[in-house]
Amino acid sequence: MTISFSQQIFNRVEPVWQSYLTHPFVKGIGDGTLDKAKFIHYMKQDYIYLIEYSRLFAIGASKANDLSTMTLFGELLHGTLSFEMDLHRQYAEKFGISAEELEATEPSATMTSYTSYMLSQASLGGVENTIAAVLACAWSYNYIGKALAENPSSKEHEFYGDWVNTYSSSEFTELVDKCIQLIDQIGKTASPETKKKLEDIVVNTSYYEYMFWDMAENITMWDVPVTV
Ligand SMILES: Cc1ncc(CN)c(N)n1
Repeated sequence: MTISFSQQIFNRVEPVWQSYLTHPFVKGIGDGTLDKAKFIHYMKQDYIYLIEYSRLFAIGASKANDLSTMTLFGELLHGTLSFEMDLHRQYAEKFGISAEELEATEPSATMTSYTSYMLSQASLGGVENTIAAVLACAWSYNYIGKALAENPSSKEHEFYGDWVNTYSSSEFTELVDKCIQLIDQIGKTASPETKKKLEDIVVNTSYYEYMFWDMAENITMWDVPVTV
């Protein structure tokens, strides 16, 4: 029996994604015990991450070979800049942090490295590279959101509930499903070499996702003894 390209990719990254569910930062969102200082660091780094992530969709739209793919990247761009980043702006407001302050966040090493990798992969190849670079980000957040949402108290938590509800929502799931459909469509005609290259992009971005959780948990910026 042949499996879809997305299933083949999922089988490869599943152990990495499972490790997110036992990561202290993700567990802390799920059970509501996460230290707010760690969440603030995450939220600020993630806000500037999402700005770079949005550029990725613009690259995807420019490289699209058909209107439906261009429309998908347009939807992802709009959804990120409005729906997803609104979540961060709302959280920031609770801490008295303005949207301008969020945007002026100094980038950490992990955020810089991760977004640089995604953008370089997207720039180097065609539309297939862009969707491969997007996949772990979109799909693994939905995977985490749905897993946490299985516990009703996570969804109802007065502070972290909004995070869980956003990433497990039907709107977010629909966008992720469209990304999965696009990678499956690409997988139908791609050569084994191309598929291996795309799979490697998803594996590497999955590793970066883990590093991002770690950066948030440990409130790290740059691993050097002095700052200038
Ligand atoms: C680091 C990261 N990866 C993915 C997502 C989900 N768009 C996010 N907000 N941040």
